[in-house]
Amino acid sequence: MDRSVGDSPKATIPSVIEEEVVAEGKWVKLEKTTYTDPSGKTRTWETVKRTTKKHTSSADGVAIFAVLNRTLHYDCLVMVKQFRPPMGCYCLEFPAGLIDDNESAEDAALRELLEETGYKGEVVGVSPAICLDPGLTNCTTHIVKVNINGDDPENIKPKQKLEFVEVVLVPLNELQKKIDEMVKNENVVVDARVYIYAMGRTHAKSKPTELPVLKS
Ligand SMILES: Nc1nc(=O)[nH]c2c1ncn2[C@H]1C[C@H](O)[C@@H](COP(=O)(O)OP(=O)(O)O)O1
Repeated sequence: MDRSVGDSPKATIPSVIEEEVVAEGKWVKLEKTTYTDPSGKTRTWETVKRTTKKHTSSADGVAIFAVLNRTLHYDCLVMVKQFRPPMGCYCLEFPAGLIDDNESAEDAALRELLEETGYKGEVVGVSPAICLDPGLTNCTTHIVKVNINGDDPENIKPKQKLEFVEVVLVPLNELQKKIDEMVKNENVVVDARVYIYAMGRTHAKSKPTELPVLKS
């Protein structure tokens, strides 16, 4: 490794120098990214980008964390199951979609939720833009938290607009158990955001106040 005076490692701020489009389709493109690493060395990376991202948009898309509240029912997480060509199988995901031109994350979330599930909701929170697979792509999303009043007449018999998307409602209090059953019995692959949320709930329930102890 390069050493500067005093034998401390040379620190440089890594940065992108050049982005060259190698191949471009309608929806995605492959770029060769030339960058300097933290030691100052110039390297390249193969990067996937969506072609649909607008410069005015804060992220490529939204994923909707929607909770259905109904009288005399456990609160349910609203998910969707659909065949995903890149995976070659069915995937269990949060409802999601790309943000349209001049659309806010909130509006995109309510539109996509209605299209994919038929539910009308109310936005109660929006995450910052978060990355999805940063070793592969610059693709980002906002997680938009939406509450659905399931007692509202317009949400009693929701009519989705996409015929190949199955709506899956799972009570929050048994989320990880039900997801694990679906993985085992239905050959479905679960979106990482959904699974880590389920794991987090399980952990919070089982060890909410556990103190750190020395492991032998
Ligand atoms: N990578 C993609 N390849 C395609 O061939 N088509 C794609 C890609 N990404 C999006 N789309 C198409 C599919 C839909 O017709 C539209 C909108 O997608 P959206 O509903 O916003 O997002 P998903 O639900 O996550 O597919 O774009």
